[in-house]
Amino acid sequence: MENIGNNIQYQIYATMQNPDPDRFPVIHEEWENLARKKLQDGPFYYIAGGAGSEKTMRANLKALSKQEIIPRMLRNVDQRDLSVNLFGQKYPFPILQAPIGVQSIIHEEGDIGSAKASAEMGVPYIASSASSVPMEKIAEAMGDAPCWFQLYWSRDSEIVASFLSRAEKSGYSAIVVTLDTPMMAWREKDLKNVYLPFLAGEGVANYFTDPAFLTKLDKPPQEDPQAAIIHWTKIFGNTGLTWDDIDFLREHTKLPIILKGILHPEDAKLAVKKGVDGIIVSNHGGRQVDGAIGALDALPDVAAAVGDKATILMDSGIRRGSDILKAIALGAEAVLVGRPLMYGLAVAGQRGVKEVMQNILADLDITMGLAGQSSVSNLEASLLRKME
Ligand SMILES: Cc1cc2nc3c(=O)[nH]c(=O)nc-3n(C[C@H](O)[C@H](O)[C@H](O)COP(=O)(O)O)c2cc1C
Ligand SMILES: O=C(O)C(=O)c1ccccc1
Repeated sequence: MENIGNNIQYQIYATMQNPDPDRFPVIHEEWENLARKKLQDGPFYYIAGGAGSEKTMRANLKALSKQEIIPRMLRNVDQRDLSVNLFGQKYPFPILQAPIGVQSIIHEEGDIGSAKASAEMGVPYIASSASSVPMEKIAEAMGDAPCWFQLYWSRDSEIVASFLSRAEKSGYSAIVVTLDTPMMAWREKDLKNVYLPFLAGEGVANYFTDPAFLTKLDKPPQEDPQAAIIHWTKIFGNTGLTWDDIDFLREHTKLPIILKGILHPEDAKLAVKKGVDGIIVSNHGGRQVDGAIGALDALPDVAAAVGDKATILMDSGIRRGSDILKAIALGAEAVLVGRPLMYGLAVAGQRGVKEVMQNILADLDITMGLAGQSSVSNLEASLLRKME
């Protein structure tokens, strides 16, 4: 296999005599700046913002930058293997597209555009419960490419059961259950902008096409959208859940169950005790608890608590190849990428998402090689030193 890093790098430098003046950016911060120019305040800050003072968002970046790589030399890195095995399935790269709701506010191609970009790369796409088109449409657009479904656990358990059954029927191969968002956080920028996409009917497609949801309405959403949205606000989250409720999921799906939003090692132990298949160490990109631990800082203790009893994934703050290397060295099998791909979507739809994905993977490949590493499955914590 050709190494993706050298390929992409070569493709870029090959245009040296005649560079395209409209070419895409390479630098993460430039994608974000372009997205800022394209989007109104409301949508842009909905994506870019976090909870409260955004301390957690900064903690994510700080946790990553505190870890330093100590490269190894003379280890034959001609062939780099970036592939991973997750839940019995082999994937070419150690990244997944994080579940992101309301993508219609970002670009007209929305979820279908970003899903197809994932499909082109062989990167699993995690469709959000709050997608802008029904999950069946996303699965159809993905064809045979890998897709997982992210569940927001509704207060109405009939909707939960219905979502699980729809996901299974339409070909999703795993269920990601997000635990850190039983309600929307205190998000200062959204409150300042008075911007909440759902109230404008964005991100509710799965609900408005769900038989269990529709039976609770007096009139169909097309006839009385306002009433449907009000009902949605009542059933969306579930602050009453406890660990015992995990059994309900197991009874309603045969797919692997992955809990998203674990930070405390005691919760990781409870997850293992409940027999879940995987966990995602995540603080939701700093969008839920202000002043929470950086996700990478939470990873080593969670990994120690889980051992080999469940698959560990991680997200929150991944921007570049070296970030992925660090997360995997500290115990994750693979990482989810969120906002960088959404800035790609904002700027150029499907093509933008694919471009950002390719660049992050090229950077990872080259960083691996230069650090003396030829396989992501062999990355170890001894490759890192944590700054005081
Ligand atoms: C605009 C936006 C919408 C999101 N929607 C969801 C969602 O519907 N479900 C979910 O589990 N996580 C959601 N997340 C969180 C991401 O899945 C992921 O945890 C986070 O973006 C990772 O951090 P990063 O953006 O720093 O990569 C959302 C994040 C953003 C930025
Ligand atoms: O905005 C988010 O972070 C998020 O997780 C979400 C929650 C509900 C619907 C859409 C997105």
